[in-house]
Amino acid sequence: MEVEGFHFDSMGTTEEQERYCLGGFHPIAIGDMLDPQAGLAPSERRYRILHKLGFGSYATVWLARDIRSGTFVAVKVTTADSGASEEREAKMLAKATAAQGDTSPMHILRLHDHFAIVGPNGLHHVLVTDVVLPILSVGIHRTSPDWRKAAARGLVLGVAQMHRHGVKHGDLHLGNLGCAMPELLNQDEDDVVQDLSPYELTVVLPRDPRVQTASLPPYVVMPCQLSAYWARIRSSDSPPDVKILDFGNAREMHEPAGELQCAVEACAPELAFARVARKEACPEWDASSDVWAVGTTIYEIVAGSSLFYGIGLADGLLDTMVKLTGAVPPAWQSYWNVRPRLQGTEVSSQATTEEWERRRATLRAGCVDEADADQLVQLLRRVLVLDPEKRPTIDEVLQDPWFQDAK
Ligand SMILES: Nc1ncnc2c1ncn2[C@@H]1O[C@H](COP(=O)(O)OP(=O)(O)OP(=O)(O)O)[C@@H](O)[C@H]1O
Repeated sequence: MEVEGFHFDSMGTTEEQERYCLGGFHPIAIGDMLDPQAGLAPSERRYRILHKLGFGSYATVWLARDIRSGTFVAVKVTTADSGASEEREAKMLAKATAAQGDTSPMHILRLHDHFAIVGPNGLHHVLVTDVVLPILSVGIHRTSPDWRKAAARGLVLGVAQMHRHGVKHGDLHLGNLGCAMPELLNQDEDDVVQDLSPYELTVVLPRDPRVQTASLPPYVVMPCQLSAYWARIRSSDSPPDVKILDFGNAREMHEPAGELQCAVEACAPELAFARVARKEACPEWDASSDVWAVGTTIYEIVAGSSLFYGIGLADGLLDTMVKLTGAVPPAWQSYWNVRPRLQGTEVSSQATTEEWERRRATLRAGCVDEADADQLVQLLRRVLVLDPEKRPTIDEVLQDPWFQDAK
């Protein structure tokens, strides 16, 4: 996946061994036990590591058994140098899912526990959440139009929930969506361990023995094939129960922005412009930037490919945004007039209509019928407007006719 900053998709790879150093990842081996309370003997600790779920730039994520409740959980162990931001992630997740009389099904990853552990590489925050199947491993191209619409609606419901609770996400894209795995609840631990893909371990054996310190794990683990396992245990083809994850960028509504690391394919125009034209590392953004990202992510769920596929932040993104909307915002005009433009960027309503006809043809395969595709294009054109103030709120998006027959 092409992403600005340091995101990447962890399926089929492992983290770099060099990241196990002071300030980096916490060394973990299969069978390790973690607990919020320091000083307990391993056998008394609460969370038992069973397999690897994935890794990102700031964390390794593990499948674990909560010995106390008997459930399976995801345990995200952050790098030691990501302290404040990962503490914020737990705080924002808790705030975004705060019940406050909200009885509707939650479309945000549930945080069960949050604590810190100290290891050879420093202090690490640990977030214990539900296990979900990353939507990227579902194989969207094999799903039905109904499934895609239900997934899109789950995303919108989740964003509406967090906005209602005063949280903006800042990094919504397909890679940060997962599907609940309720079937996992009833599985036996022995069966899970046996049925998940066999462990693929790479022994960590540096050439220089002096480097073989406690900072290093005994081996690095390839993430398990959760999708293949889920395909075996899932009970029906029921619509997906989508959960939004990764609240590492999230802020309270009134909080100023921090250093932003959003995915290029979901980066709102006001952010793209601030970063490309004004070279701002921390541009301001608000709930309407999330709404833009919802639009691009819905496009990707239904079309099966990104709206901005193959386009870089400083390399055609602004041109494509203008092409899709047919107007250069007044604030962009002086920059627009002097910058070299992508070949074929024509600003006219005719060019925009033709562009959306092309996009509609791509979306059609993921829609039930022609009318459904027409309605979706209308929704996307309403959401994907360059002026953030003219974008609908997430509650208005939820009321859009396209969602009215969602399963
Ligand atoms: N609750 C979960 N259940 C299953 N897998 C998960 C869960 N949380 C994370 N993962 C897996 O671990 C990977 C890394 O997690 P995450 O994206 O939260 O880490 P990060 O370091 O914050 O990432 P980034 O580099 O995007 O900032 C995800 O891409 C996903 O494959």
